[in-house]
Amino acid sequence: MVDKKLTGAGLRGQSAGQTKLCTVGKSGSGLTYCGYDVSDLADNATFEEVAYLLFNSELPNESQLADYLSSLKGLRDLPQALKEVLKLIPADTHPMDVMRTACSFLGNLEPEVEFTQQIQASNRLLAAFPAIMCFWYRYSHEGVEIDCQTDQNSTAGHFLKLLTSKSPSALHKKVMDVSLILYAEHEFNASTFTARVCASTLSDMYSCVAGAIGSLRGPLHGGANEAAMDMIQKFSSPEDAKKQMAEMLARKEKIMGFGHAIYRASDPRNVIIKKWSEQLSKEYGDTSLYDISVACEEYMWDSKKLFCNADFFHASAYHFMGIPTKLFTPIFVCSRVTGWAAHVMEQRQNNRIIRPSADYIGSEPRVVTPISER
Ligand SMILES: CC(=O)SCCNC(=O)CCNC(=O)[C@H](O)C(C)(C)COP(=O)(O)OP(=O)(O)OC[C@H]1O[C@@H](n2cnc3c(N)ncnc32)[C@H](O)[C@@H]1OP(=O)(O)O
Ligand SMILES: O=C([O-])CC(=O)C(=O)O
Repeated sequence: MVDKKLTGAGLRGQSAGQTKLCTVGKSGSGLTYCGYDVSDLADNATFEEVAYLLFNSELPNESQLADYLSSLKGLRDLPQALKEVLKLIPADTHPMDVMRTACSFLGNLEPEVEFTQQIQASNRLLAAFPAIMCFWYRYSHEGVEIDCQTDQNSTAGHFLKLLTSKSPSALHKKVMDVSLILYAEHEFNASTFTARVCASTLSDMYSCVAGAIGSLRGPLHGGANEAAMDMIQKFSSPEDAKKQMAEMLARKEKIMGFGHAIYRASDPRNVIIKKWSEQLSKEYGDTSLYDISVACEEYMWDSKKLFCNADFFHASAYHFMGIPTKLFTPIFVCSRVTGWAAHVMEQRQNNRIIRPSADYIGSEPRVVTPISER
């Protein structure tokens, strides 16, 4: 078998362009958005401030934030035609396919005709995704046709209220807000790179985001938070987790929520969401899933020197907030749309079509044998 590390598989370690938006693992483990450390943003900013930062390169002042919040609120409702499409999508559809379809259909109804509309299209998607996800989920699973507007100012509160029709607690709103900040941007990860490749052909914002959703869907990327949840729910205790993980590793299975393409020692988002997961587990009144998650973390580090990435403790945190597992990866979309859109805009500022080369390893030149002689 060809050694993937020697053949440059996955473009690992190669620069594929420049960005002002983000650094990942620059000093081994750090993560910054436009120069701000992600932990600083998680402690001292809101998701909408981060979205504004990614779209405008600077954090908003109070009046800019108030205007931004109010404009996002005005963009939350869904066109009736999109609601009708969502009502047609079966309950057993993968929710990421719902997000991809809805993104594409919104692009049919409200196309980005000129690049001057790029901020408008980005904010529209950002404001509409929580309603897209919840409208489809609640209609197909509960038979309820929800109102896509809520009284919540934040995206976090808006999503949580759409999901249950109840006003979320301050703790749940805070954790969801932090989660959206942690997932917002991550340099040239697979889905963002997909968006940039699409943007480099001078395609429209909706096509770039729809493509990115398709890339995020896979379990090696955003789909890992859902896969991690499915895994930890199968473990009955910390001891059982260690036993089953040893068996999985012996079968050479990938353990979802562990490892990273860029970070080598830790993912800086993990310590933040882990802390919130612990707090939520106490509020939930049963810490066993958190304890199992900690046992997984210890086992993977001790046995393979593999650490939790952003997805692992998101699984238990979302679970403690009562969020259905199948919505875990779509929540990632609601956040990462900010990073995708910011990268599309950056790509357009200094564009050249992205078109690498391949090393040919196929057959030598040959001629077609007539079909009757093959
Ligand atoms: C928000 C996000 O998208 S974060 C990523 C979410 N994805 C996951 O959690 C899926 C599980 N993790 C993985 O599959 C990988 O770690 C990836 C895709 C994230 C990174 O892949 P790579 O860059 O190829 O990993 P890397 O080169 O560090 O792998 C080194 C070795 O560790 C192994 N390894 C890496 N992660 C894992 C894992 N989670 N479980 C078991 N083994 C692993 C690899 O198989 C490889 O072994 P090998 O040398 O025998 O082939
Ligand atoms: O950077 C990556 O390869 C994956 C990741 O953590 C992210 O997109 O958040």
